[in-house]
Amino acid sequence: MDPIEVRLRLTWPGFSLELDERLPGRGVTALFGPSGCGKTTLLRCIAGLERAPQGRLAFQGEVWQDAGTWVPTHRRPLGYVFQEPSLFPHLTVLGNLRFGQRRSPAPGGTAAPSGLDQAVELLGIGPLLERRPERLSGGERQRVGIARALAVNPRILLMDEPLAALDHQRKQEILPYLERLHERLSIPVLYISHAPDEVARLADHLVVLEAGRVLASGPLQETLARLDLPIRLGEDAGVVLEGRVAERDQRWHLLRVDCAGASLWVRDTGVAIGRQVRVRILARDVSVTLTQAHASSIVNTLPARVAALGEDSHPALALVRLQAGGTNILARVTHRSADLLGLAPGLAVWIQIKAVALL
Ligand SMILES: Nc1ncnc2c1ncn2[C@@H]1O[C@H](COP(=O)(O)OP(=O)(O)OP(=O)(O)O)[C@@H](O)[C@H]1O
Repeated sequence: MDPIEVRLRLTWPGFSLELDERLPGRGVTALFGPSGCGKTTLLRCIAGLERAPQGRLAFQGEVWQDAGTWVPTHRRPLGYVFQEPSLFPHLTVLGNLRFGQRRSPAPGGTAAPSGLDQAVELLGIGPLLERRPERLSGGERQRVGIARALAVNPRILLMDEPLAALDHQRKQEILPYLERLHERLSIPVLYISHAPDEVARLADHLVVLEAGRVLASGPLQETLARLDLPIRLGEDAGVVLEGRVAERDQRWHLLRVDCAGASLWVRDTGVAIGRQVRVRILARDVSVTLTQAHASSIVNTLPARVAALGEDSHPALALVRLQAGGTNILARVTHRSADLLGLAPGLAVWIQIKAVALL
């Protein structure tokens, strides 16, 4: 799938955005970074809601903006999901979905009903269609907001912190629907999030922004394993691995997940054997030993090799990138321990992983 070309230059008092990126034409790309770094501005420029005076935007070969071209928002085949869905209170859910379709007919024709049906099915809102927005929970309203964006058959979905306005419980309710979109939608999704756990769960590609510039951009797993980013991620620094559920230990309520080069035991959450899953390992939960510790409460120990060492957010701390088979794992250790163990690239070690989260 052709990538999305984004070259933008925009200056406001106290802020400038300058980037030149090719974003993947499929999967979920997370736009991540601190408040005010320009995530929403970038998404609004892509949507045509903001116009960077200098720029070029091309979506899968179609130019939306360059020196002589400006395609207005309603002609760009996109769906936009805001933090708050702002539904019309006097219309039912179905009325809101149809209104969205009338406002933004699919380019080249009228709105396709199939988009609406598929959106209703994907977001599980069939039973809500006759309800008025005031009788929906926050999570249901946002599911309707996402369905409304999908009902126009967009070729790209832009989501600006769709879970930010929801409490923890509602977020947990809606995340499985977002995962379903991830599995079933063939269109690319640009997804702004502040929450590293959401990014770990949903993203395929990660763009880290800082002060209007791209600090890092690449496949999720590789990018999270870089040693220069964890400083920004703080306590959330860590890696995400893809694997398959290979074994269920009924006695101890554990599941074995086989990732490239590493088998890990995680708490049994009832996931079926054979399922493709993601697991997340935080750097602070990983420790390093020179020999395998047999008398330890830690279930997951792996042989590995030190790949690189880097600085962390505090002068007492170091980050170590380790390779276990083909898999990168990050560990946060003190400089004192690194020195005591003689950690250096190439050294064979054992890693102990205190906690592995099944996402
Ligand atoms: N229309 C505007 N005119 C001038 N400055 C603006 C305008 N819109 C946003 N800004 C400024 O541009 C910067 C980037 O804002 P933006 O909303 O893109 O950041 P963000 O990364 O999405 O932040 P958050 O995570 O808090 O939503 C901020 O400093 C903001 O105050």
